[in-house]
Amino acid sequence: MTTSTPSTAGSPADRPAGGSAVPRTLLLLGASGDLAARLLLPGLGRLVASGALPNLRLIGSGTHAWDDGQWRRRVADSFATAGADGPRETEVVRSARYLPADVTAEEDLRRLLAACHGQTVIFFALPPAITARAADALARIGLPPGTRLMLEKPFGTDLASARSLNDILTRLVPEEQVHRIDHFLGKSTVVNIIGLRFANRIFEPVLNSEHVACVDIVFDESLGLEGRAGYYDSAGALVDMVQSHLLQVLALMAMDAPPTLDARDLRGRKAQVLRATRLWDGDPVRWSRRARYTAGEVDGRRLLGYADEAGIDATRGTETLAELVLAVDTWRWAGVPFRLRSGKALAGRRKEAVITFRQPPRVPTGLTGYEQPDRLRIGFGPDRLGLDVNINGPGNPLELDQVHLVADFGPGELPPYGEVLRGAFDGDPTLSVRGDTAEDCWRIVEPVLDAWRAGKVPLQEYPAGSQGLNESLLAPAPGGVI
Ligand SMILES: NC(=O)C1=CN([C@@H]2O[C@H](COP(=O)(O)OP(=O)(O)OC[C@H]3O[C@@H](n4cnc5c(N)ncnc54)[C@H](OP(=O)(O)O)[C@@H]3O)[C@@H](O)[C@H]2O)C=CC1
Ligand SMILES: O=C1O[C@H](COP(=O)(O)O)[C@@H](O)[C@H](O)[C@H]1O
Repeated sequence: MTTSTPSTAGSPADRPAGGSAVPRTLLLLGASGDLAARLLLPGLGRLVASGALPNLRLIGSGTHAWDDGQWRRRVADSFATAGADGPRETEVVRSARYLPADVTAEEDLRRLLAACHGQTVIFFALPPAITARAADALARIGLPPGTRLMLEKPFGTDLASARSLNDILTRLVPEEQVHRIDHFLGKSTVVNIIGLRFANRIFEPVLNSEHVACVDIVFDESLGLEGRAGYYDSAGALVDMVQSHLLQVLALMAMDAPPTLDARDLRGRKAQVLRATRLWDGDPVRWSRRARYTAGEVDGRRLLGYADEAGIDATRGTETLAELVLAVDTWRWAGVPFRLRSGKALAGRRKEAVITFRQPPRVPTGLTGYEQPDRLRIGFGPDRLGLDVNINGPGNPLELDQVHLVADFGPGELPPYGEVLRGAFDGDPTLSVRGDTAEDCWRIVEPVLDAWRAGKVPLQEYPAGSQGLNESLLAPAPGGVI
């Protein structure tokens, strides 16, 4: 996202008198993981291709006993998936190094830090419990001044651990050097929602409890576990997707207009709305659901049942689909349910936020056929605006029909990880999650996690490749509002 903060990465001010750019290092912890290969390195490749990171040294680290050659091939392959194979990217691949390390061990961390030069950014692409232990070890040995930290979601493993991680980080570097990453904030969705809501007078006046019946934020994926047992089995869909990404989308959908798009204003607005968010009726048993997939076929691929995947401890009862209903206790949204749902191994790839409007106060007698409420849809892939609206039908004008108006949003300049990496190298935290907000997101979901752990909400099942659970928690909606 381009913010009002000017970019300095690769700018003339960044170059010493001789003309060559200052050295910078990206130290990638968790280099052998799924995130690194599938999303992070392709995003980095595109950022490098844009010319924003001259003189970059990429150091990968993980417990795998790879050598530099294996790492370079991994980087080149990932860059290639994003079409990043020009001379700048080739130079980064050529100079890339791989250092095997246990990032929870002080000695290993010292060795990694000694290999970094210039402006250093450390990316923790690790399971959250390992990130906490690595941060703790770093706090004991200290960091070179100016080091910036990028920490993946989930931030901690619960509210208490998020607080303690924030405390450790405070001892490590100033808050403005901490980038809590939620790559959904690097999607063009952020600017799309802000532009749609605040750059015209059409929608914003009706986005409140007087006109809106409910809001759905849904992110259904066809992907299954994809070999990520080590991380996913201790996270599950609620922590992996809802506690982080979908709450960020909720904040953007429900916040008041920020005066500017700079970090202080935007993050302040989001923080305000999340502070006012809580579970509907405070009742996790009624307003949450969980399920996991059994064997099936998705997009022609045969998937094992989640519980039978390698590395999964079926007795943990980890869910691959989570759904819950939240209330946003503000003047604007009081009484409007926000339903959040995300699931894996599903047939339908529904990825959208949908605002469902109340019925008109009265449809004039003589007009017939009002069946569906009006809806505003914001798609997150494809990035698309949709408006389902009741108007006179094409035949008999007294018979109503719902038309579906669609407009495509522009694609972002960079993929999400390119955007969030740019933010960290620029020292611009606009797209990162503030420390207090990270804690609030845990506070919101914790009653649900507690109820699930106590076995108060049954773990249901759905076949991979199906639509998931039938119906929705909002059918009928709380208070019968739809
Ligand atoms: N995958 C995705 O689509 C996304 C993931 N994320 C986040 O990224 C993080 C990592 O997820 P993901 O990549 O999927 O998980 P993986 O399980 O695929 O990878 C975890 C990585 O952590 C490394 N690791 C674990 N323990 C240590 C240790 N003690 N010392 C050094 N390295 C260690 C592993 O190295 P080794 O294998 O060598 O042991 C591996 O490279 C999670 O927080 C997740 O939420 C965020 C957005 C998207
Ligand atoms: O953070 C995560 O996000 C991905 C989905 O993000 P996308 O940008 O690839 O659509 C999800 O698959 C993964 O489980 C989760 O950790």
